[in-house]
Amino acid sequence: MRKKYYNMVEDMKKIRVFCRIRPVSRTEVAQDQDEAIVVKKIDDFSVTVETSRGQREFQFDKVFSAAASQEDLFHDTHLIQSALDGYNVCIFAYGQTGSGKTFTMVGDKEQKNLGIMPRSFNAIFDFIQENSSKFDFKVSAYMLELYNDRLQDLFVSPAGEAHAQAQSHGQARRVEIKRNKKGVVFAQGAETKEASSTQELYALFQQACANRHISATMNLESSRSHLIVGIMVESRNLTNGSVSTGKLSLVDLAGSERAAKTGAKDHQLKSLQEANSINKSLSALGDVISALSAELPHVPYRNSKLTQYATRVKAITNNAQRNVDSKEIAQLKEVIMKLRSGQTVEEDDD
Ligand SMILES: Nc1ncnc2c1ncn2[C@@H]1O[C@H](COP(=O)(O)OP(=O)(O)OP(=O)(O)O)[C@@H](O)[C@H]1O
Repeated sequence: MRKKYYNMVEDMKKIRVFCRIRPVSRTEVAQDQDEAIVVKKIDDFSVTVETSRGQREFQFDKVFSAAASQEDLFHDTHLIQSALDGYNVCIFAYGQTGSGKTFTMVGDKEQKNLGIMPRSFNAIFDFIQENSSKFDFKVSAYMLELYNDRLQDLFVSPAGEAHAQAQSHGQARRVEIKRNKKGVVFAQGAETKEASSTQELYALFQQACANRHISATMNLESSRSHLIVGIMVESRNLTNGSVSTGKLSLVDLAGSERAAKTGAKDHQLKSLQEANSINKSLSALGDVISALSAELPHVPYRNSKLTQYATRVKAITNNAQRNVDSKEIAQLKEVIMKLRSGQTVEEDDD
């Protein structure tokens, strides 16, 4: 495909949805393997799901079977390149509790199967190393969690937060979603830290994870908040001095589940509040995705903090599209049509 069209084609597609089927767990196998498997991969683009109303088929941009490795998944998302080219990219995992979101985005506890986040940190610095003779790079990050409809800066530990509150007479430090004059949404009050290697970025990430909320009930591994990792990569061309900034947002959403399932009496109220807040924001996210997919004129971003965050991605996408003239759009549409119908598009390194 023409290289210069790659990002634009991806940009016009706006949203790509992948489905990953998690392997059955030992407990599920012990119950009844045939009954346990409710999702079946039909081909690379479709699955069938056993529902109470019979079997239903769903289509995706790509389907990964239970045998797919973390490497397969990371390789096929190949959006890191776009972020490094100055685009805004967001990758998030959505699904029920226990469906494998954290495994996919972060990895396993033993760090033997690294997920998309640590693999992205690696890929960013590998790219920087390969291109250091042509560009000067600056990498910075913020890490937030959205818990009970409140944005929390994960670079600030709960102890640090308590200290700051004491200093400011009980006033909690606030991270707010704001929009600047250009319509770009940003997280005001969130600390941004620089990293100059994969190790430094990973250390920041581990520090952030240690400050996260976990389940008030259910299993202790369950995420009860949405984790938002924003990585900005600024590159300055050493030949002509031009500067571009790309951003990679990586999000591990909290699991959706029925509040009634979340048990343990002592924590019942907290648990209900968590579940309601999670389900409310996920439902708002679902509405935004439906509106974007149907290309509706109004996208309800403002209904939750989670979706307000997404307006940044959308605002940049609009700007990028405005910069493409109508002739190029016609050419791009032609490229997309060809790709969709399985035709190859000529190579050109412009
Ligand atoms: N593709 C996979 N291969 C092997 N094990 C997996 C895979 N996906 C998930 N698991 C395992 O299944 C369990 C649940 O996965 P995980 O914690 O990622 O779910 P989750 O969707 O993030 O849940 P929650 O919303 O409650 O945080 C974990 O023990 C995880 O290691």
